[in-house]
Amino acid sequence: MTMLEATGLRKRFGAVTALDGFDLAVTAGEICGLIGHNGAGKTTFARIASGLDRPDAGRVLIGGADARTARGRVGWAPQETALYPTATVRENMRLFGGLAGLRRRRLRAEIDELADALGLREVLDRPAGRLSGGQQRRAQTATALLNRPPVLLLDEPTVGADPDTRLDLLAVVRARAAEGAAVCYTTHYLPELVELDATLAVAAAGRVIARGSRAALLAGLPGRAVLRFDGPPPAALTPAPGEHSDGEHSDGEHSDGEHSVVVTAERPAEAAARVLAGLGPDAARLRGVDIAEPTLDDLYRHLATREARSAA
Ligand SMILES: Nc1ncnc2c1ncn2[C@@H]1O[C@H](COP(=O)(O)OP(=O)(O)OP(=O)(O)O)[C@@H](O)[C@H]1O
Repeated sequence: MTMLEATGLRKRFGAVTALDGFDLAVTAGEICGLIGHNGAGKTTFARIASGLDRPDAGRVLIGGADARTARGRVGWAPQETALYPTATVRENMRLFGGLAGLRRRRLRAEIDELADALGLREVLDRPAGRLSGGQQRRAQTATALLNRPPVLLLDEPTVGADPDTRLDLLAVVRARAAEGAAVCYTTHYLPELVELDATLAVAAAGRVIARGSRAALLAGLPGRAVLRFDGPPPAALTPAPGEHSDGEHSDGEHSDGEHSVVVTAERPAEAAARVLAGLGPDAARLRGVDIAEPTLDDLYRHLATREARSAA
C-alpha cells in the first residue's frame, strides 16, 4: 500500500526552483534511499511532506490524506538539530512526544524504548545543547520516531555516529519499516542502503530522475579495481576484453615509488582476478589490491550524464 505519495511538486524561492515536478511514492514497509547532491530538493520535499511548507503546485498524500492535515503521521528528523539546547534530552522528547499526541504512560514507554535502542540512556537527563554532535543527531532522530508515525523522513541520521550507534540506528529504522512504516532515508553512503535493503530514488534539480531497486539502478555501472605495485606497472598489464579500456585503465605514481593501476569494470573483483592471474613474475611486486564497487556518486554521475545527453 502506498503510504507516501508526492505528485508533481513544484516550489520556487524567488528565482530558485527548488522542486520542479517532484514525484515519489513509498509503500508501507519500504525503506527508500533518497539520494542527490546538495540543492537537489530533498529538504524542500521533506518540509512539504511533513506539512510544514506548501508546494506551489502538486500535492503530497500521507496514507491517502493531504500532508497538511496529516500532522503527527510524518516523523521528520532534519539535518540541523531542532532540540531545545537548555532542556534535557528527556524534556525534549516529552515535548515532541506531547506535540505528536502521546500522553503519560505511552510517552514514558516510548522514551524508554528509544533511549535503550539508540544508546541515549546515559544522556537522557543532560541538556541537549551539551551533547556531542552524534548524540544530538540521535536524540533528534528519537524525537521523530516517538509516536511511531507511518511515514518517516530521516535526513542523514547516522552522520557523526560511532560504529556501534550507527548499527543501533540502522536496526531501529529496519524495525520501524518491518512494523509497516514507509521510510525515506537520505544518505550519501551506499553500504548503508545495502544494510537497510533500501530501494533508491535519485533526486536532481528538483525532480526524481531515477527510481527502483538497487539492483536495477546499479546494474551495469562500473566499479574499480586498484592494483598497487612496487615500481613501474607491469608492461603486460592491459585490460582484458570486456573491460573499459578507453582511458579508464590508468596508471598513477605515488611519492614512495608505488604505482597503482586502476581497472574500471562492471565486475571489478572478477576483472582484478583476471589481471592477477596474468601477472607472472611481476606478481612479486604487487603491494595490494583494492576493490571499489560502484558508489552512489558513480550512480549520480551516470544519471546526470544520461539526463544531459537526453536534453541535448
Ligand atoms: N527558504 C529558501 N529560500 C531560498 N532558497 C531556498 C530555500 N530553501 C531551499 N532553497 C533552495 O532550493 C534548492 C533546494 O534546496 P534543498 O534544501 O531542498 O536541497 P537538498 O537536496 O536538501 O540539499 P542538501 O543535501 O544540501 O540538504 C537549493 O538551491 C536551495 O538553495
